Amino acid sequence: MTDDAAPPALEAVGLRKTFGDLVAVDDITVTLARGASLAVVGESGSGKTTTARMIAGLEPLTAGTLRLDGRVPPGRGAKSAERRRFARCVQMVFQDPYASLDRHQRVADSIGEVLSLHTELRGEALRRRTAELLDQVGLGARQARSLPRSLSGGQRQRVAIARAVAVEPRLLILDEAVAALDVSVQAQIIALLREIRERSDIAYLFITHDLGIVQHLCDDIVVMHRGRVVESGRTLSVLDAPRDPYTRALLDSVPRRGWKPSRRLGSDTPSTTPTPLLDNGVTSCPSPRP
Ligand SMILES: Nc1ncnc2c1ncn2[C@@H]1O[C@H](COP(=O)(O)OP(=O)(O)OP(=O)(O)O)[C@@H](O)[C@H]1O
Repeated sequence: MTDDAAPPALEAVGLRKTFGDLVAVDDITVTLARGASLAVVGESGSGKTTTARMIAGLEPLTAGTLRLDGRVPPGRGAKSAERRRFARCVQMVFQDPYASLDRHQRVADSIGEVLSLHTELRGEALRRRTAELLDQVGLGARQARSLPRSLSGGQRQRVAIARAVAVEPRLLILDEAVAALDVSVQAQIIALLREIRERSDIAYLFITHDLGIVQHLCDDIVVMHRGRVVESGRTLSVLDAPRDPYTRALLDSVPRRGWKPSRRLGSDTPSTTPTPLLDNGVTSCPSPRP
């Protein structure tokens, strides 16, 4: 369910990040409507994670502006209540959930902690909501009592997703969130993410180097190369008929039936940078189709 009058989940304009002389991200402009889903793809070092970290407030911007749910993120000197409010807008799930979960905290306590930080729920209501969230991600009472070390990689990622979804964010950033999982577990997590999207209006920013999985989750796609967007559009159109040579090379490197690794991506891969989808240079993700 989306509200057309509502502000976009994300408006990022001219994002730039430099590390010394290195330009890691250069002039990225992205708009994501509520409930939209955008894949950000590109080879290692193309600037995907840096872009995601800037949007999540984990990395200061060198230049550019950000709005999440219509609001400018709080600055460095902001009060903790203001920072918490912002944290409710955007949540991030990483490749290695083990690193982001407290290994001494049982799963239910880990979800309960997030709920008590960001909501008014306490006592029995908090326990009920915790069980509900775990149930939504396919985990039961046994896993609720477990420590992260006794869960599988897929189960740990489910806990990380439950923690992120617990605060009902406007934007969920998934940074290589299924990259470390077996193919069958990847498929289960992607199915879970689709389910969550269908019953909420959380927008997804799905960061991946794997072009083989984006069509299962994302309506739109941007392709990054050396910190810039080189191509963007509806996922199926871009995958079907890529216009940029770099996107074509990236697609050629995806293993599929009959695939031969005849082309390797290299720094000499040509690119017509940038080729935005819209005339105004904005990569815009509309609301999902009803
Ligand atoms: N904290 C940092 N200090 C210096 N350079 C950095 C820092 N973080 C990222 N970089 C550099 O910025 C560039 C973009 O890195 P980034 O991690 O955003 O790429 P990526 O596309 O996410 O790659 P990967 O898929 O390997 O994570 C790289 O050249 C990287 O070495």
